[in-house]
Amino acid sequence: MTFYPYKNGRLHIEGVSLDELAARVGTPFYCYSASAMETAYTSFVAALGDLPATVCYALKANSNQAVIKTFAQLGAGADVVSEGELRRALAAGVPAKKIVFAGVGKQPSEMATALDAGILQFNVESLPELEALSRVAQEKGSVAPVALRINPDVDALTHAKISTGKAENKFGIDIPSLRGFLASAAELPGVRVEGLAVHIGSQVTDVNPYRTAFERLVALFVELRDAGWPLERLDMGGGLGIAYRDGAAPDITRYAEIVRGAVAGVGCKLIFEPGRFLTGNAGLLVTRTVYVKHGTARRFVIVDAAMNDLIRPTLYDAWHDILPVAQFSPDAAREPYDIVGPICESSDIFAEQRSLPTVAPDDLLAICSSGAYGAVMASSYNSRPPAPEILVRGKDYAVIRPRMDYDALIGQDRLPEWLDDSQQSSEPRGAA
Ligand SMILES: Cc1ncc(COP(=O)(O)O)c(C=O)c1O
Ligand SMILES: N[C@@H](CCCC[NH3+])C(=O)O
Repeated sequence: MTFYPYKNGRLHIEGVSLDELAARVGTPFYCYSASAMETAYTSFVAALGDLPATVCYALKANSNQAVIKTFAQLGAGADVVSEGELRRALAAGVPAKKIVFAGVGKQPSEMATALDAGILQFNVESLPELEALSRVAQEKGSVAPVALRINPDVDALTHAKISTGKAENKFGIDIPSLRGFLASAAELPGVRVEGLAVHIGSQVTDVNPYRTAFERLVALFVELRDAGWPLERLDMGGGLGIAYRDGAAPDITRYAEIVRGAVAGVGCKLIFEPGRFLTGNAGLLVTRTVYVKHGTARRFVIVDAAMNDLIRPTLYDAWHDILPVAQFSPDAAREPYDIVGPICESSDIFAEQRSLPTVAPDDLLAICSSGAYGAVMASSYNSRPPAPEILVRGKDYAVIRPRMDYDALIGQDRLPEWLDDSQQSSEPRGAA
């Protein structure tokens, strides 16, 4: 099933033409297919079958309220990494008892907010963090539920910048340190270790590293539980990748088989934290061609979206398919183009030497697979208001984040008194 059909010669998202959306909000804009998200979620849940699992959507992939609520209504919990994400999850109606709080740098104030909310668990990654959590909980007269995130020292075979399970990464507790760690945890009155967690990285397309990581996780779980620790839950993390281009999609069924094999006979509750898998291929960034520039070495398509809107190609040399909104014949003549934004950096580039049917000024292009780590990583660099977001469902659509206007953008700044003309007295400074 495609969520992005060409109809009447123009690209649509579900039943809505991208031209109509462009006319409504201008370009560039993000649009998401609610059906694509729902389908990804239900296929993830279906693959897990009868495993006793809670799927905690990783908000960092796309934390728009409408997106979170779409998953919450399907029964999802949330994986959050900051107080901001925690508040977003609660605001979208995710029950606190389905929220896990991950991340290496939780601050006491964030811990306090999460404790007050009554979340399911804190995924703790270091002894100082555990001590801080214990102090915060003790002050409140409560006990914080904890899962210890281990670092399994497994190569997730993904981009180095999004790999999290190797010993040299900042994440998790090294397995050899875990027993000593638990001895310290036993002395802390404000925490109760109820589970173990792992997360080896993002955009994982070869599922084999999961097997190694899960086997190490489960072996520890069983050993510690046998030693008397009252462990109840295993958090298997997220990271399952998507196809950014043909053929690179991981097999969700094989992933689930690996999980099933690893936890067979263990008898504990499971948590999963998928992000990109649920939203990545549900989104497009739609942009308009401003100019086509013929250089001596390259032909540049200069579009009105930029690295401030979607930074993945700049940051990770990531590939995103680019589709012309005007339907084209498979035999159409093609040319190699560099698709670039207007920002004053040579790294402001979406695709290099991309073979596309002839592109002309004003043409709309859709940058695919932009539903995860797109809008959430946007900035206003070069004083560009970040692109608005639209959620589409069938023939309906709604603007779920409007474009920020320039007054709001500039209005974020404050002038110090000595620069503020409206506050300066007519008396010269220091006058008697
Ligand atoms: C702890 C944790 N859980 C879940 C995720 C979600 O990852 P992904 O979007 O790759 O599924 C991440 C990010 O990689 C993460 O750091
Ligand atoms: N920002 C990364 C994913 C990071 C995942 C964070 N745990 C990306 O765009 O691929």
